Amino acid sequence: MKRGRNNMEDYELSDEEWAPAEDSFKPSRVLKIIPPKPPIQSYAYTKPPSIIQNNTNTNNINNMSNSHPVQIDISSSSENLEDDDVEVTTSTLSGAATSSRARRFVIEDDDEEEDDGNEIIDVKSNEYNDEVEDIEFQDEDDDDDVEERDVVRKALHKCGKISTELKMELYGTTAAACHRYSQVVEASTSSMRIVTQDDITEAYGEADSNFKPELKPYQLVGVNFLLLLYRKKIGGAILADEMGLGKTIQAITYLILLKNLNDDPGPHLIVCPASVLENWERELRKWCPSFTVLQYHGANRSAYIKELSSFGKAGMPPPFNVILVCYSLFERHSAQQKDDRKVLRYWRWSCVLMDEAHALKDKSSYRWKNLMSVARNAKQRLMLTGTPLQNDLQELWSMLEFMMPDLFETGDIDLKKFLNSEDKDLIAQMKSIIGPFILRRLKLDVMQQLVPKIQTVEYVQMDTEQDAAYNEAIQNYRAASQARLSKTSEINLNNIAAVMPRRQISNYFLEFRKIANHPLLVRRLYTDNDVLRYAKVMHPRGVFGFECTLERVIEELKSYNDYSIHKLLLFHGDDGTDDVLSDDHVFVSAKCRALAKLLPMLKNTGHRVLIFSQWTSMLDILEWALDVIGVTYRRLDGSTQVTERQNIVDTFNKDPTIFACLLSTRAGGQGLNLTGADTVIIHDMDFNPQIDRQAEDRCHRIGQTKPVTVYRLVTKNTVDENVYEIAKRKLTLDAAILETGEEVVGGGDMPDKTMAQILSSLLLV
Ligand SMILES: Nc1ncnc2c1ncn2[C@@H]1O[C@H](COP(=O)(O)OP(=O)(O)OP(=O)(O)O)[C@@H](O)[C@H]1O
Repeated sequence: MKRGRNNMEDYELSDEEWAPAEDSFKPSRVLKIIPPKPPIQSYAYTKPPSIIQNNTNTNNINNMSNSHPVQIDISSSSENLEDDDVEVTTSTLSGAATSSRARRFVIEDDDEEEDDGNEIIDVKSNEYNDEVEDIEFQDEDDDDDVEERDVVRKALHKCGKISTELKMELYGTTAAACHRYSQVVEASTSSMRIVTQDDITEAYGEADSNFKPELKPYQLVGVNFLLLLYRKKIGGAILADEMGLGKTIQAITYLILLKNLNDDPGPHLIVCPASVLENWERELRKWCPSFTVLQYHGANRSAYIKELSSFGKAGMPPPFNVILVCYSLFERHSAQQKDDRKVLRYWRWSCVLMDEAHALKDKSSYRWKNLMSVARNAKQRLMLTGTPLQNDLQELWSMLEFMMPDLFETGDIDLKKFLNSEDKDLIAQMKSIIGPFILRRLKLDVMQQLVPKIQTVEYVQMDTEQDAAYNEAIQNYRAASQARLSKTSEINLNNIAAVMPRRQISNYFLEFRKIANHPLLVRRLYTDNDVLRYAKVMHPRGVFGFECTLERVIEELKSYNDYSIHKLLLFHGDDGTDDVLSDDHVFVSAKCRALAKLLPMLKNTGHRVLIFSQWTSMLDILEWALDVIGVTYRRLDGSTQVTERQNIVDTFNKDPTIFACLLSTRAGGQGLNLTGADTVIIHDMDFNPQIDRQAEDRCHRIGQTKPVTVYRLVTKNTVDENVYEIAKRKLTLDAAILETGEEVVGGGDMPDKTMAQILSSLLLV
């Protein structure tokens, strides 16, 4: 073992948690328009007053030598609108995205009786074939381009016509009235009022409930919006209110009203992330006890599948009003999941409701296609999301296509070519067109009484050891790049992507990110010789199973990081392998040292904290840090049993003696109500700022009584700073298309630092 301070392997991550970040930490394999503003917009166009306040309060980390709190101004539009999504960039640079031709295969389900039950899998050609095809079809490509652009243009045109008609229907012809409506927060002032609070109370009364829910005025507007689209036979809608404004309650009330006013008791299909399944069931039972609700997940599935199949085969209506399922049911191709989906295709759904619907941002995903095969015939596809625009216009289009496939269907064409996030005309046009189908309200527009949210960035400085680890990694990368550059005539330090494969670029980038977060996330302290020694001890003891060869064990251990090996030694290392690390190793990271100062201070001043990380391996280290710091906590990530998640949420909210909750950003960042906390720490930021926004709003929502402070930890002089810059730029795009409605200024200020470009810049230093 290398000299240094003595001291994870990632536990198996759930697919749900890691699907969007497959390039990230690997789990162990063995261990387991702004030309004239559109007259009507159904979402708020007002620029939100800044919710950011100066962080001059005493809550800042005292005596933190290198901390320079900086305010993030989310509403700021001084940055450009470039889309820097890593995937986009790398594929563009490699040329793979433009040249790849997806081949479509239709794989039939086992169900011989049903044609519409086919599931679609896209198999991308490999890189070599792509190149060949590109050369062969180059001429055609030009024609293809024109034809494909036409498909997009026609879709927008078709939608524009319906949109105009709908605007007339919805808001009348006078622009003045329309303009007022765009800011309507009270249903009583709206020309499109269908129901009032009294109607709702009556509906709930008929539902024989003792519970008499009172909707907030803007929620009443939301319910009327949904009813109106239903009456106009519009097949889809997006309710995109900011997180925590009660989309769930609006959707449930809408379903009750469909039953009471339109004699439509369903069946409805509700699809949501695993973490909020229990919450949905609870809210449905509380708000509409007259509905029969079936949770179709986990062990419950096998108990219900036979009965449901027999209902379906007999052509009978289903024995429920609402069935609740998880997105994961549409993600895999196991026999069980195919059977599950087959059952869901027996009935024509009235409403297919998708919570956290940004999950459908990728139309080439199994999830999108398989869910579409179930939802296509529904009367309505209703999408709930607090963050409708995640990365780019293409993703927004994927959602629009899901919502109204007949209008937005574009087949297999590569939308990336035509949906340029910097095309302001296009953004304006899309905004105008989609206006009547999306209702979005911001917290500050509708809930002046909501507590403030204070944003703080804490820049932390690496110490010698972490700095050495980071520089070592940079030097290795530079040496590898120089070796590649020397073999090619392409000497362009500004474009490392020309000489380095995409995968390798992302591996290097990931390694830098890991070290910037915690050096124990790479293997550096434990040498190859150590690994060999441990393998020889562990192999005969069957630690990895008795069928595993010594070579395989060595290979496996070599892929472990320092923390994983430390942990393995803790469990199994009593035979001369007592090289476990000491507690002070946990504070080798600048972020953990910052937490050691921040957390006790927060605790002593009566605050409670949510700590988010993207990686379960980092959460493991954070658990260690919290144990050493001596604070109580709970943890929720993708590996937490679905049935256990709501318990953790309830316990944390009810028990003030639990100081912190550690959450993985993917599994714990969406849908949960964690108003027991008033402080959020984003340990490591996501490239996609919406993911972090979702996380922040777990406690900044209805029910929160204290001001909420959000800390973002950024390690100075590392790629962490680049990730933060990229995230800020993406927020600007979101503001441009969905919220402020203002033109984005200063478009060229920020250099286009993509992942490859960031790495290129590291060569130039
Ligand atoms: N009219 C209301 N009366 C009482 N409680 C309400 C009302 N509307 C919402 N709530 C409560 O506010 C909290 C937030 O609501 P909900 O979870 O539906 O928000 P959301 O918009 O779906 O958030 P997210 O986008 O984060 O999922 C919940 O606890 C909910 O019960």
